[in-house]
Amino acid sequence: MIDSFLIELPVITTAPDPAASFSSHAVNLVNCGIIVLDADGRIVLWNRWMVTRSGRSAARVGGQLLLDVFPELRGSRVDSAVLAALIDGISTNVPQSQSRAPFPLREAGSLDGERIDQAVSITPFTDGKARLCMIEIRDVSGAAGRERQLLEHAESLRARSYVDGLTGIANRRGFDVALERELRRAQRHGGALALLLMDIDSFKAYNDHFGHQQGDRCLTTVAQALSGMLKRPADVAARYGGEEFAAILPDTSPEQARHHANAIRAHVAALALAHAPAAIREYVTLSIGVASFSPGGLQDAPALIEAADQALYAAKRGGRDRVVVHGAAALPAT
Ligand SMILES: Nc1nc2c(ncn2[C@@H]2O[C@H](COP(=O)(O)OP(=O)(O)OP(=O)(O)O)[C@@H](O)[C@H]2O)c(=O)[nH]1
Repeated sequence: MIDSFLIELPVITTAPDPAASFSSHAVNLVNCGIIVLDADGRIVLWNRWMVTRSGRSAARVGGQLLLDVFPELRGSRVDSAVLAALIDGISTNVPQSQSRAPFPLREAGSLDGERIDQAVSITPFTDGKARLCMIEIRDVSGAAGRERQLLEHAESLRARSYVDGLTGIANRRGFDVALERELRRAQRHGGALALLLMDIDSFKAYNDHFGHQQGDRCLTTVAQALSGMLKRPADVAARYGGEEFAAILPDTSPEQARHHANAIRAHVAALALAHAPAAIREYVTLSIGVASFSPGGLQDAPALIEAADQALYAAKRGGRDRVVVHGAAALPAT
């Protein structure tokens, strides 16, 4: 073992010269952890930073194998980097992004708090014939915390940018992304997919009669009712724009889609939301157009949307409060 065993202040060193004493002070003052290992992986230097963050004194760890002091390091990236340094003389950086907190170190003075985030460098060096290796540990908790906050913020912005601010269901952007995703899945697996476009009947009359704010409340109630009718995890309810809604129903045949659409229409009617006198019914109703993906027919999003839109307009022309399936006869309201 190397005989110059430098530890936390007061520094113990075999070298009585002032230069060595200054170096020892500097090693203890530096704002990062410094551990020096001898060729066998035993600790020969453990600075004060390490003492305050690990709760272990230099006297306790001096001469011990690093892996006995920190058994959890066995097989870790730090362990391999130490071997690479001591055997092959290779330096390694282990950034926080690769191994967040390899050493069980906590903020100075808090021995049961969260581990600090660490960036670790391992550098081999020689002292005479002996090969040693220095491990430097930096506390990067501040930077890592800021990075996490930024990521969370970006994630919440991204999530919000797919949600309609008024109704809380997916917005048009969320709809576009979901439709492309589900279409690709249906194309890959040869599965079924149905698209429903829905429009509140005579909504201009509703707004004119009850006012815009009440109109907004009506939109939210209908959106929540629609969303509540879609039970499968992959189903998507979206506000397509204005008073128009959409539903994407993966793994749903045209016949099942017609059935679902009628159930949604009946459910919204059953809410019995009072409508304006100028509307066709005393309560709020929906017209719904349905179109289905098929490998030999409607294959992409624009074709599917256009077909559902045509069916929706057929439902409007047919008298409203009804479902029309693209390519099939209109069903009157029941
Ligand atoms: N309150 C409210 N109204 C909206 C919103 N977006 C669109 N609208 C209203 O929805 C109404 C849609 O009217 P039209 O497109 O003429 O259709 P309609 O009166 O529903 O008639 P049909 O669709 O033919 O049954 C317009 O008066 C829009 O102002 C919104 O976010 N809030």
